[in-house]
Order: sequence, then structure tokens, then C-alpha cells
Amino acid sequence: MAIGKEEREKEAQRVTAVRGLIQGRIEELRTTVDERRAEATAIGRSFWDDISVNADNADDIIETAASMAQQEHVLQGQERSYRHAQDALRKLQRVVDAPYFSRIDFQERGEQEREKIYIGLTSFIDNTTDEILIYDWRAPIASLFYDYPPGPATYRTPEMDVSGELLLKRQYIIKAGALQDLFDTGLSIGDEMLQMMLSRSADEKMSSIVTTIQREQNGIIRDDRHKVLVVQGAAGSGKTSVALQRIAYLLYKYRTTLSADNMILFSPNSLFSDYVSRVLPELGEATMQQTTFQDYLTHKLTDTGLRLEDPYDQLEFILTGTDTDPGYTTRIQSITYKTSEAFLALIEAYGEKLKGGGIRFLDLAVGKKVLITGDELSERFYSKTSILAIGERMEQLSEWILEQLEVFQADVQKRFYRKLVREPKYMGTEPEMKKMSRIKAHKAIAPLKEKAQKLAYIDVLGMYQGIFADGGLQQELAELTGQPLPEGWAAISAFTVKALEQGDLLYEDATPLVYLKGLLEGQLRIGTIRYCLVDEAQDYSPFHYAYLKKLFPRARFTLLGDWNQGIFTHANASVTANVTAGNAAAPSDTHGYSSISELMGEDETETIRLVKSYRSTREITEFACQVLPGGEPVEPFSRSGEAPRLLRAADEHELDRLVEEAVQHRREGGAGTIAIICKTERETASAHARLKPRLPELAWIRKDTLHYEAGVMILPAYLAKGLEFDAVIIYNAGAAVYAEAKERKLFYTACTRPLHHLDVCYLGELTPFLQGE
Ligand SMILES: Nc1ncnc2c1ncn2[C@@H]1O[C@H](COP(=O)(O)OP(=O)(O)OP(=O)(O)O)[C@@H](O)[C@H]1O
Repeated sequence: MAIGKEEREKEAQRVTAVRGLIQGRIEELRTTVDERRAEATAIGRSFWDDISVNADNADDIIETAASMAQQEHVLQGQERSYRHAQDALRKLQRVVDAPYFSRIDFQERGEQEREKIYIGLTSFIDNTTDEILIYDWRAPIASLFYDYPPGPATYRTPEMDVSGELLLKRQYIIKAGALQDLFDTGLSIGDEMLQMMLSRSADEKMSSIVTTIQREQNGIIRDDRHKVLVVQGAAGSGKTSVALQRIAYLLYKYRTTLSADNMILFSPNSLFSDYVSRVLPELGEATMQQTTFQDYLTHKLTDTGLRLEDPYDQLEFILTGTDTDPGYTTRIQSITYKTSEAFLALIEAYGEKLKGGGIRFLDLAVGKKVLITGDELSERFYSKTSILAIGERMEQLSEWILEQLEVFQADVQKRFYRKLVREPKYMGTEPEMKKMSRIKAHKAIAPLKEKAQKLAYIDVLGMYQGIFADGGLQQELAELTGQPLPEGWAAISAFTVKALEQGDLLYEDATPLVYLKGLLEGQLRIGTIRYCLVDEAQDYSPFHYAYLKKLFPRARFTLLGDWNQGIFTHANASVTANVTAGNAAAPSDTHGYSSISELMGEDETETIRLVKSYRSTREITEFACQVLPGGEPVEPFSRSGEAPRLLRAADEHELDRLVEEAVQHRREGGAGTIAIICKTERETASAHARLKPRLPELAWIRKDTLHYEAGVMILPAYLAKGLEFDAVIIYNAGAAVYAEAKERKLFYTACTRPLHHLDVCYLGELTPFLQGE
């Protein structure tokens, strides 16, 4: 129903009035902030003036201490209230130009009056009337807006469920403090508004979806019943958006007990982290710990001196190699086994066995002089039977080593001193010589102390290598786990030992090594993390999940992925089934999430599907879906656009020309971000070299690129994951490039990146994935 002129006027006046009140509050808060800042600084300055410092007798000392504690308390209080006022000010400054975006009218059952609830990014109360002029979108009642069409509706509060009738649902477009448009919505959250949001151009940074969250998304954002939430969401169904809205929601709901430090979000790469970095500040929340699993591994393995491979290089290997390449099959088998739960069980069995013996210790030496031998350390470690965990025993050993090192240091110092005294050329005074010998002794022993503190005297690498080099140990571990060693074990072992000896730590070895290290060092748990969110969850192996669960024992998990885009799981999925027959841990290509739920504990895991895809036009989504017949269901959003174009080239020269023309065409059509997507880094490099003279502005996105700007860019499909562009040009969708099973999902991922336009260029014959094969 159209909204009458009078009603529009009223709404426009309300916007102006509320804005005026917010502006007034902003002014008040500015003054408060200035005052509190001044007070806090003044207290800091006069801190010592107001304290009676007296240390004549015990009573005076106690009094002085009490006085200091009191002053400090006042100071902390002042600082807190200053920060509080500053936060409030920032929040209001952020919303003053668009104070709210929707309204619902709700009549609670048994009540005569309808309540008008205006919803915005942050709540706002009129100080004189105590009326809530704006509700925070995360308030319990606000969920009515996201969950129901007009009619009967219920929302949940911490105490109870509240039912009633939703009488009106209205949306506003407010810009620069003025009402531009408003409309009432019926069924879902205004198709009109959503259409508008989705028709926009892609940005180089992601935006929040707070004004148009859909019901199924809202359920995930607000879920607090499940310990593990697994979301299988189609490409473009809003998984990343939901993850970020959920973080903001949790920070609001548990604001007295939860801070951003208690949460961690694993993103696929730094480029992606940058892409999503604007959403939380836009929602008024502090950004949180955002990391990649690779960063975590690097941090844990800095001291090993090994060259750590990154997952993209591993993927590049998988994609560019073929079964006929020497060592290819072995590496695939190796990856498969090392990412499985079976290998995790083997490492755990190893950890158990080490309680009784077998830990390898390194000698602690200064230059060639060994101070404590590895054997001595081993003897000491295993001399007493202990009920303590390995990590705790290791800590005790570390303390003992540090004590020994103190003794050595004193000894070394004496020797240095004697040497100086005997040295006729040296004419220093006694205190000078003492000081000098102290410094020298400290310098000599300091690296060993650091080693002891970091437990770097454990030969973790040697022990990990032992799993592959020591036949007796292998058999023992296989028996302990009750699982046979995988197919191709001898070749896998030789291959692993060779890589380690060359100083290379392959990606598939990194997590197991860190895990073994954690078992030995006892530093496996990070108890402060209460929420762990994993985006692109399909790219993590069963080993990763088992590891994350141990790493964050107190955390609730939200794992968001699309097993249609599981390009990393190729090696896990296809071969693990053979290797660990009977072991359900390996994600099968289409049901990865069910095995995750087994891993994380079925009773505590809820799996939710998001099938509606919002990113691309209907034509693009339907086009992409033919690539994966029988894949996860995808339902396109009803936004129409131009059909994807198939552009055939007879030779490479023509291919370059076609791509160039497609770029020009899209640019003339107004596309702001245009991505040329290749299969691999190798293909990207050569395509970039050929296209650059034709397109001088072409930007090459690589795995270490930290952010990108609007414009024309070229990148491999696996880096385009999670990102979106106005127009995508597939560089070469020829049968020579995309034909094998392992390339299918990669191709699908590339096709699902555009918002508005997709051009599929190809050389010679078209990929069978688009010919219904
Ligand atoms: N409720 C919504 N309202 C407005 N836009 C939405 C909504 N849900 C998703 N979108 C938009 O759809 C696009 C895809 O969202 P997002 O990147 O979160 O999806 P995804 O499931 O993580 O995608 P993929 O797995 O393909 O990377 C984004 O532009 C996002 O803003």
C-alpha cells in the first residue's frame, strides 16, 4: 500500500527531530569528553600531591599505600568514564546522518497499544522523556523486523518468548540527515530494498548487510544455542556477511562479559581480511583478531629455520601437476594422509608413548662446549614417574635448566675475571673488570637461557621426522592406533624425510608438526578464545578441525563454508576414503559438513544450509550451477541481468584480443571492478605478461597482495575466493585448461564471483564443464 503524503511528512519530521536530538547529545558529549579528559589528566598530574607520603613507621607506610590505592582508583574511574563518553560520542557521530533504517509496529498479545519500534545501528533514548527513540538492531525485539512479515510474530528475550501481531514493517532511506524515501514491506525484507542493495556496484571493501538481513541469515547471526554451528552456504549466500554480523551481535549481547579479544576469525588470506575490514567498524564495533591459519603456523614455527610452504603453493602444485609427473601421486597420497584424522590419531599415540620414553633432547652447548647433554636432559626428564602431563614436566625441566645455567654463568664470570686479572695488557680497575666479566658471562649464557625458556632443547623436528624415518616406531604407532599405515607409505616417508632434510616444511606437514610441538611443550590451549569463526571452512582438513578444537577448548565454533567451492579438499576428499577406509572423518566432496559435525561432536553441532544466492544475477547463478550438476543446492535471487557471454578464440593472439575487448566493453558499460580470472598463478603470470601491453592499467593480484583498488585486475581463481567484482572475465575456459575433476570446483568458484557480468573466453574447445559433461 502506498504511503500517503501526510504520513511521509510526519516521518520526515521525525527524522529531522531525532537527528536534532542526536546532534544536541553529540554537543553535550563533546563537552563531557573534554571535561573528563581534562579531569583525568589533572588527576594524573596531581597524583603525588594528593598522597601523603610518609614512611616513618609501619602505620604511616600502610596509610601511604592506602592513599595511593585510593588515588589510583579515582584515576582509573575517571579514565573509564572518559572512555565511556568517548565511545558514546563516536557511536552517535557515526549514525547522526542516518539515525535508523526501519520501523516495525508491534502489538503485544494482551496489550491495547501498538508500539512503534525504530531500528538503527545503535540505540538512542530521549533523556527528558526516557522514550527509546531508536532500538539497536541487535535488541531482541528488533529480530521481528528480520524474521516476520506482517501478521502473528514472536521474539525471544532472555526471560521468555513474547508474541503478538506485527502490524507494520517500514524501511527508510535516509541520507545526510534527510529522509529520501520510505516504503512498507510485505513478505520478506523488502525485495525492493534488497534489489537496490544488490544492484549496486562492487566495492573494494565489503559493506554490512544490517538493513536487509534475511530471516535464515538472522537465525545464524543470533544463534546461541549451539556449541558448533556449521553453515553450508551457496556461493554468494552471505556467509561472510553473516559471520561479521554475528560477531557484532555477540559483542552486543554479551557486552559485559565478552570483548573482541575473546573472538577469533580465520580468513583465507590477508587480501580477504582487508576486504572485510570495514564491516565491523561500520557496525560500530572494534575490529577483532583476524588471522589466517598460515599466519598462525608461521608464528608457531619461526624458530625451526624451515621454509614453510603456503597453502597456495601447495594448491598450485596440485593444480599444475599431473599423475604422470614424478612424485605427484606420492605427494597427493601424502597430503591426503597427513590431513586425515588417522594421522592425528597417530600423532596422539606418539604423544602418549612419549610419556614413557623416547623424547629426543638436544645438547645445550656454548660454542663447542656442551654444558648439558641431551642424554642428561632425557635422564632427568624420565627419572621420576610422574602423573603430570608432558608439558608440565617439561616446564619443570626448563626451570631446572635455568637454575643450572645460573650456576654456569657465575662460573663463567669467575673464569673471565681471572683471565682479565692475569692479562698484563689490561689495566682496568677491579670494579671495571668485575663489570666486564659479568657482561661477558651474561652474553655467553643468554642464548642458552632463551633456548631453555622456549623449550628449544626438544628436538621436535627430529621426532617428527622419526615418524617417517624409523621403521620400528612406525609399526609401534600403527599398532597403538589400530590403523594400518596408508597406501604408498614407503614413498610418502622417503618423500617427507627428503623435504625436511632440504629445509622445506610442506604445508601438509606444518599443522601436524605444530601439533606434536604443542603436545611436547604443553602450550596447546588458548583458553581466552570463546568464539572461533572460520570462513571458507571447506578449505580446512579434518586434521585442522581436530586441532582447532584442542587449541580453543572453551570456544564455540561457527564454521562457514561452501563445499561446492572446496578446491583444497581435492586431495583430502578423493584419496582419504581409500587410505582410511572405515574412517568417516574425511570430507567427501559434497558432504564435508556432516563429517565436520562428527569431528566436532554430533550432539553439539547444528548444520544449517543457506541456499539463496544474493551476489550474482539470476542468469549468472544459473550459468554457474551447470558446472556442478548434483552439487549443493543453489537458489538464485530474482535479479535479472545480461546472460553470460561465451567468447571463442582460435589462437592465443585472438584470445588476448578478446579479453582486451571484453575489458573495454565492461568498462564502457560502467563496471568499476573488473577481474580477469585465471586458473593458476602460472597461467596468471603468463596472461599478465601478454595482456599488460594492451591494458597498461592491469593490476596483478598475488598471494601477498594486501589490498586492491577498483579497476582492472588479473588473479588466479583461488585468490578470487570470497571476493566479488562487477564484471568477471574468465581468461581461458578451454578444455585444455579446465577438464579434470580437480578443476571443476575451481572453475565454479571463478564463475560465481561477478555481481553483474560474466564473460567466458576460451581457446579452441570449450571446457566440458559447460557442455553438460
Ligand atoms: N541480506 C543481504 N542483504 C544485502 N546483501 C546481501 C545479503 N546477503 C548477502 N548479500 C550480498 O551478497 C554478496 C555475497 O555475500 P557474501 O560474500 O557474504 O557471501 P558468501 O556466502 O560468503 O559468498 P562466497 O562463498 O561466494 O564467497 C555480498 O555482496 C553481500 O553484500
